Amino acid sequence: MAGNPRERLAELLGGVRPAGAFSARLEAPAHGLGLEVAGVGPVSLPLRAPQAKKLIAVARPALFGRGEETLSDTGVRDTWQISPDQITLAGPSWPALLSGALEHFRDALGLPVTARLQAEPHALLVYGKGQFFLPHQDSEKDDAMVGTLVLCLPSAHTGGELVIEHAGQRSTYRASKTELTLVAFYADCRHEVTPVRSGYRVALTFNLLAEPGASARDTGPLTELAHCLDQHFSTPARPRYAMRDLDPPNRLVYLLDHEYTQRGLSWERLKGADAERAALLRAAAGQAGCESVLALAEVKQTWDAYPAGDVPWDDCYGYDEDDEYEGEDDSPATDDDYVVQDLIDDEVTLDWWTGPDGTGGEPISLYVHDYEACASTPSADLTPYESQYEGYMGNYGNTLDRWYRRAAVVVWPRERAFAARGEAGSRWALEELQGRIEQGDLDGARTAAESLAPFWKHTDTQPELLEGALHVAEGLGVAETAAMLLEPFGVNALGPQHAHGLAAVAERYGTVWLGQVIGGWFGPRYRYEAHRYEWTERLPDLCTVLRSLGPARTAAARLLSTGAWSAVDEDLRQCTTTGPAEIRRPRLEQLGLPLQHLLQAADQEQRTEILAVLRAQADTVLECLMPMLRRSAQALPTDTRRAAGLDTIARDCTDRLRAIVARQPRAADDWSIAWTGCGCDLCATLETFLASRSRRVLEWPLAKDGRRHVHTRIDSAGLPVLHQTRRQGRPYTLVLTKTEQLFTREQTGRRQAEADLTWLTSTWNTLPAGPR
Ligand SMILES: O=C(O)CCC(=O)C(=O)O
Ligand SMILES: [Fe+2]
Repeated sequence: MAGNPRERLAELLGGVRPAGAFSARLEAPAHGLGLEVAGVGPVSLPLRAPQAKKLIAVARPALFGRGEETLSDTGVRDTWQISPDQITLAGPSWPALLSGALEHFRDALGLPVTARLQAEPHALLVYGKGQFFLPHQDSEKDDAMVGTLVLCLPSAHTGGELVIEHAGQRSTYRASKTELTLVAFYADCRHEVTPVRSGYRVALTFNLLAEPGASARDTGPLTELAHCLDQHFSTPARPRYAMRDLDPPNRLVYLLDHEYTQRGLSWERLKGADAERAALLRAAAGQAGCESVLALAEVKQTWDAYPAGDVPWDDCYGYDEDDEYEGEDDSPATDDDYVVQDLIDDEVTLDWWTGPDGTGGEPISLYVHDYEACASTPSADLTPYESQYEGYMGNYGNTLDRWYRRAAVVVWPRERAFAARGEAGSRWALEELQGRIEQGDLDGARTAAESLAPFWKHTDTQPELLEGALHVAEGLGVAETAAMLLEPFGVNALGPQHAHGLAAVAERYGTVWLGQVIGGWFGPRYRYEAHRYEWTERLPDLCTVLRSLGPARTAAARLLSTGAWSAVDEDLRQCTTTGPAEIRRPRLEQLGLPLQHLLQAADQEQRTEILAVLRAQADTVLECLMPMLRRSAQALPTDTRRAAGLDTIARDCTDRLRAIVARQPRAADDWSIAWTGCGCDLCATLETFLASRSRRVLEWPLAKDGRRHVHTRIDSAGLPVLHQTRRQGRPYTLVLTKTEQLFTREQTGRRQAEADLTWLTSTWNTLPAGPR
């Protein structure tokens, strides 16, 4: 038997039988029940109007529970109620009828055969013409309560249908006029009684209990499962490789066996064994005071493996003759071609889950810890949708990675629902906070928001949530919590639609606070972002709207454009000084677009500053500026170009190009190369050789480390120097030879400069250089 509650739960669910329904119906003969009501006497069935009236005479208007309160509101519920102490259920065949019915419902609802259900009388309800009960969910008055049983007495009426809903599915039950009609349903189902149009509807209601206090063998898995959940959520978590325990987990993720699409994922469309396992876990969750949703999981397992036919560690003994036959079979490798040994790593992530009511869904991003996950079927018994073998180049030696898609039931204690959802970067969490703020429950919203603090900054937030997050941050009114809420977002998420949100938080918490938030968005994470400049396309519009909103917002625009500029500036400095042209050119060309967006977004003062920095850069900056000018000449109207300072850049480039064209061409016998090294002795020798007008070749006896240093220096500067090692003598000799490229590069550069100049003067109509 499994050791921890999580594994025990998976084991229990693994043994379950085929699926049950969420509600079920049964008819029984009217003479099966002998009913007596205090003040009325024996009730004869089928029931007739005079007796219904007598029942009403001893009844009182029914109440209903809302939270802690019990209310009377005929807008919600309009029916007469007789309490259980006024009722006697008797008759010779009643006990057998009831126990037979309970067995029937146990099976029909998919409860285990070992479960023993009990029906505890709750009320006798009489619905006259026009009376009804709006959709609601019964409060679970008892820990053992799993559902409700309704017994309708035979009585002629129209309307008064019992409609039961579960995960988007509904069943409608009409009572028989002549027989007893019994309907049972799970406690988490919403249900209603539609208005009675004629006659009387009389129903006895019972709480359905899975017998409390009985051992697991007697009650079947439901109580045992609920017990496992209780334990799971109250026992400190123990990660697989950790030394120390953590707080009890906030969730349990039970992996199902099948794959589903986002749209196909719903409680009532689960396949095969998934259906009953999920229903059972859901019922147990309800019993344990937990909520459950369905999710889509991606599982990645890494196995220690070696190719079939290989003896592991074969390579220690060198190659044997068989190796010659390798590669002759060129059919693609399949999973069967490997011998799988130990499981090294098992990662589960969730990327979608259904709404709290079981319908709809939302994208999420949640890493599931090993101490939160379990399954009745190990992933290894399923078919991976992809596998990949990696030889000993991989992280762990020879490994086989396998990927699986599985659905999952995710369970969390009701009182921790907010954090459990929030950790997945759920829109729902933000909406919940917004809802509390709007209802005036500011304290509740603050407490809930603060409960996100331990993990929120690590959540993988969807950019679409930023607007809502800004809204909530503003509403909370606590600077620190508001900053925490905005932290996981980044500038990449920003667009003009955020101007008002940014303006509102700037107004509420001040510019210094906003500076810190935006500073964080430009932090180390931003530096390694793959498409870090895409968002700058939206920056000009965002800044325009911000500035139109007032001075505090102008500061916000400033913060954004300053952050963007410092990133672009850093990249420009690095790229313009990169030696090898084939690396430098494409990078500089790519920086042109963000630079243009930035110039469009900047205010006058900042633009002047940027132009000055560009002017001070090496001539290689032309490789960024010329493509930018060429593109913007096509893409932007004249006014926009002028306003963004592109005319000035065009003029600056003209100056630069003229200077290049005017330079004396290199003399045919001038082999000098200007270069400075790192200051070490080797670099000093190299520098002297490079600077010499006449020397083309240097033969340099040099040990390995020294050679390596010189190779690297020459390559990283992209110098027109051939560097080869002559492997003779000790140490070997490094032979450096200046190449013709020294001349051809200059010629190409000059021709390019001439062409650029011609284009600029014809297209941009640039004025001759003069005072600016
Ligand atoms: O009248 C019925 O059939 C159901 C009544 C009910 O839903 C309740 O008492 O909670
Ligand atoms: Fe109810």
